[in-house]
Amino acid sequence: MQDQHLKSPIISEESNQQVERLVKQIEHIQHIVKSAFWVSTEELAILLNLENSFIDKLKLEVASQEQNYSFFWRNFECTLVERQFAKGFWLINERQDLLPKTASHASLNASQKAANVFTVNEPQSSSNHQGSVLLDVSAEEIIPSPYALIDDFLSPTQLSELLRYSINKQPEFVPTTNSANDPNYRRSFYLPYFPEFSELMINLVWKITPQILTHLGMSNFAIGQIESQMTAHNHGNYYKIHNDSGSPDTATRTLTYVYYYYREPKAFTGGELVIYDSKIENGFSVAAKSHKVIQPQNNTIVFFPSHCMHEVLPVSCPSEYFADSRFTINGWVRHI
Ligand SMILES: O=C(O)CCC(=O)C(=O)O
Ligand SMILES: [Fe+2]
Repeated sequence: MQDQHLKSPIISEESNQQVERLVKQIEHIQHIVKSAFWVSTEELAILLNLENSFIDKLKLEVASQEQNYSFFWRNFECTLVERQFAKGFWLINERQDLLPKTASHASLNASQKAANVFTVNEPQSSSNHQGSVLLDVSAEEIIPSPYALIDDFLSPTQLSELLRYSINKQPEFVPTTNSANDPNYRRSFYLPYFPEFSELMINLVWKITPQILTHLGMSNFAIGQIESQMTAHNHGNYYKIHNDSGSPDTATRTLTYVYYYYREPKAFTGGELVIYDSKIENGFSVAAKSHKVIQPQNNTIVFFPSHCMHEVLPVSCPSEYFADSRFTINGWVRHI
């Protein structure tokens, strides 16, 4: 009996350190969970100490454009919530199936707040439905899409020369295509090569971009390239809902611009640009019902973040004359 005493289990120094490391790692992860901060694939790999083969699998998921990808790591769920700047961003939550409902709800709200990076003072809201839509979805948080409008963008001489040039180039306009490869997704015509005016527009956009980014509440970035195309929308033309940065070759598009011009008196109706707000659904940023409607005003340019969902409503142009089209020079400011 005397000899009987409880021996403390032998824990090696190494296992002790291993557990300490794990506790530290959990603390770091919980900190990120609480802040609802999005982490990149590389940061996630460091945080969870992932193996190279698994990191490669995650990178493939990011490149695949498939929606709704998530995986579990112990008690945590990691969800791919955004693809920006050709990178994947992940949101870490505690596993909902292991938590009381209130806790998971709280972390979802926090994540929605973190996603609110593009919420800014808008120049004006022309949405007539926004109030009632917001009431409909009171449980969700809407992330407003910012935009910036500038009137009288070109001088009257530049505008009339541009209009004459565009009308003369009618034989070189070709039907547009789109990455969805659905012929019914987009109907319009475009002119890919118009050096006389693309250079002018790109220079103007280049100069004004820093101011626009400030106005939109977007972070400044190093400009890699500015693209431009000339488009014409005539009778029955439209462009259904899309964003401009959703595929690997467009992922670096950050700021979209659209400059509108047409022959006066205006011979078409419709062709409004609708920019949808966003909301987080199952951890993904998707189009909300609320939106702003931008009228394609002559000699006006609009800017908005390229990731925002938008569409061009059908144009009615009874004359069907090419010269009466809704013309644009539009394009994208890409980051490096
Ligand atoms: O013409 C417009 O108003 C927008 C065009 C557009 O969304 C695009 O070309 O990606
Ligand atoms: Fe677009």
